[in-house]
Amino acid sequence: MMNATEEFDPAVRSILDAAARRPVHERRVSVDGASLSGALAAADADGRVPLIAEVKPTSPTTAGTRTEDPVDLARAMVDGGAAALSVLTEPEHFGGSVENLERIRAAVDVPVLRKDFLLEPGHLDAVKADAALVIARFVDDVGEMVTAARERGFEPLVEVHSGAELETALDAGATLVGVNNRDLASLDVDLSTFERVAPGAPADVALVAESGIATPADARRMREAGADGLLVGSAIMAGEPREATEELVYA
Ligand SMILES: O=C(O)c1ccccc1NCC(=O)[C@H](O)[C@H](O)COP(=O)(O)O
Repeated sequence: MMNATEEFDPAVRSILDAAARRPVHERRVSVDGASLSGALAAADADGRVPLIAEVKPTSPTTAGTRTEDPVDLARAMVDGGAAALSVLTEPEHFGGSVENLERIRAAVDVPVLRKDFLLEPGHLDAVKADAALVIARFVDDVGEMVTAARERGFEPLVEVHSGAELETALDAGATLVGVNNRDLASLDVDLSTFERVAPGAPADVALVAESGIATPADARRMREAGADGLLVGSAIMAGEPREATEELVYA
């Protein structure tokens, strides 16, 4: 799906260049991953907004870096009612690491999504997680990545930004799809992206609204548009993670 001629924001170009330099691991990981989609459905069933809270120490669109122990941040998010966690493992632009993910996954009892820019199957083998992000825009063969993730025991969350990418994700057999409100070419955020793309998904596909969700009103808006789950980073990392998570979980 990657279009070599597409113009990207310089930060995204730099992220992709760094991702292409990552080692491809020789040894395949194997994990008995917990179900991310199951955790979202369980939270919904017990009256919580199904929230994937993201441990994102910094990002190209964030001023400053959170320097606390990421395990403390993660525990606060779970205490605030998060159904699952997303943990950045990208080191150069997001302050993440595979060690952060390993430590967080060992410390919490909710599924953990590995959030990174994984371009080929061998990139999946850096660390065990419950779920792995596959960004349709950035990989050459979405179907290959979906299969490779499942072979290792990860539930793939396939991220799209347009109706065409949603079609690609569905053709690849994705059953958990994230619609990113952030355009990764320009970094512009627009919540109407989810509202535009979501109606193209069949009812048996779980949809996650990603990025730009900052207030309880935003959370309700995405849920009304059909989101089975919300993925929130900046709004939680900007303040007290427990309180910020609670505010969205009980929106
Ligand atoms: O978050 C960024 O600044 C960013 C910059 C360049 C590429 C990707 C980026 N974010 C990836 C994400 O999808 C978000 O971390 C995630 O959806 C949470 O978004 P938000 O709640 O807006 O932090």
